[in-house]
Amino acid sequence: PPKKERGNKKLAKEMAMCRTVLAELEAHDEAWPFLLPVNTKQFPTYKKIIKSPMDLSTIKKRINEGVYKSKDEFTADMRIIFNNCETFNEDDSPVGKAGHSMRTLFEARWLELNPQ
Ligand SMILES: Cc1ncccc1N[C@@H](C)c1ccc2c(c1)OCCCO2
Repeated sequence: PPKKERGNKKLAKEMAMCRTVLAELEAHDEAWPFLLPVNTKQFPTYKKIIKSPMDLSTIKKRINEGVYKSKDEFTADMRIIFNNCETFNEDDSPVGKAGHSMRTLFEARWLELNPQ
């Protein structure tokens, strides 16, 4: 099949995998801090400190709107969530701890689905 068709099929498979991992993370007990964009009225300093806000609902939207051109763009956004969390939250805070465990869960699951 032509290159373009092959590429589209590859991307569809990659996005299906991204959807699977995203759904697993969303279902996790410790996903609550990351489900929606941080409310900047609740956290007025957030906008100033965090230059690239990201959350699981935004990632889901981007998958469904065909924004991602590869699984690497998906993983880059996922890692922004966890890096933002470390920037803004103390490691021993409830949100900080949730961020560390969700990052560990994501990276382990990602490796399972993407043997290197
Ligand atoms: C990931 C993240 N980073 C920095 C700040 C907030 C968040 N997440 C939001 C959803 C959140 C977390 C903890 C919260 C909260 C809201 O509601 C106000 C009461 C305290 O508990």
